[in-house]
Amino acid sequence: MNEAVVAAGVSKRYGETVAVDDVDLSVADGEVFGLIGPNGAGKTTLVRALTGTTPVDGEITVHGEAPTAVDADRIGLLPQSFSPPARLTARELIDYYGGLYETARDTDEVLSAVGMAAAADSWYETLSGGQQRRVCVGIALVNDPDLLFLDEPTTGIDPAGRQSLWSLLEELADGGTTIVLTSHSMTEIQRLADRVGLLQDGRLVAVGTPAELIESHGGESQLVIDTDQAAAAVDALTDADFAATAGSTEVVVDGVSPVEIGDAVAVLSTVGIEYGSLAWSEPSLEDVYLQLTGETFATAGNADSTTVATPTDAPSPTEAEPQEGAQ
Ligand SMILES: Nc1ncnc2c1ncn2[C@@H]1O[C@H](COP(=O)(O)OP(=O)(O)OP(=O)(O)O)[C@@H](O)[C@H]1O
Repeated sequence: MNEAVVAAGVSKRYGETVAVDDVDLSVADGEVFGLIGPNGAGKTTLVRALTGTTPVDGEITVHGEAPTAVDADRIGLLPQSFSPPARLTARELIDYYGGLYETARDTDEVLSAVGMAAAADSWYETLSGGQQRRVCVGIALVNDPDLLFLDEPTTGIDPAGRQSLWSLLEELADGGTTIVLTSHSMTEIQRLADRVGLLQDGRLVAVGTPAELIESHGGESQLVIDTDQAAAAVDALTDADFAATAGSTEVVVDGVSPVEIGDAVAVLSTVGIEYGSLAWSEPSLEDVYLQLTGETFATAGNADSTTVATPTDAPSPTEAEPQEGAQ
């Protein structure tokens, strides 16, 4: 497969700050590549480097050429911050930016694709932040680029709007558009990206498919069982060869597959230990991110967890089944 983007030894300094540090990266034609990393990790700077909007050290080719030499018609770029003229309507803006290219998509089609058909005739400045972002996404798409760079495309867009934008990006990807996007939403990246690169302090510290990264760095699935008898529960589960550790009011059982959940709770029932809710979670990209960046947050590890059963007086624990798809 041809490479749409190749970066070799790319670095960018701002004075003493090393924003991007010796990054090697390639993105194949038709691939969706997600860039993740903490604030200040260098994502925007790398996107700017790849699009030729900031000079850098190292080598970058886009479709085999220097980024600055690539025909504008072939690249779409949604910068992280973009403020089009405020007293133009959404329709006028799409029309205007479309007119800057040799060929452009139909304005109404773009407005509808980004969910702005109904508010097409409102001034940009009167739109909500999320609606403004949708218009900006529309502007990035207007030249029907075969390589699309999106720097935090869904920031400020509501959940329904995000879902429809994800569907739109999936359609574009299915149609062969190469997409490089940055995001702080691991759900977004996990859903859209074929491969993910994690930047930290300017360095690309991990690259792989979401599944590969989760396999290597995501840790194990966990079953968390609420119980006031945590110590006794750990003893019983350990005797039954489960890897259990006690918290103050819960037991965490590592490495439990969905089909083993019933076995684990049956152990507790057998020895008469009462338990409350069960939550089973499988590792996600969020766990990879937290593991590799060393960051934490209050709900670490629970991002994709699913409560699977209620108190002891509810249906038999062995009937508890994990549910897929919780986000
Ligand atoms: N124009 C600039 N002048 C000076 N320093 C800059 C400039 N642009 C970025 N930096 C610095 O480079 C580093 C990387 O910034 P960058 O915006 O690329 O990070 P990011 O990963 O996109 O962050 P965020 O997630 O907050 O958008 C930061 O330390 C930032 O302060």
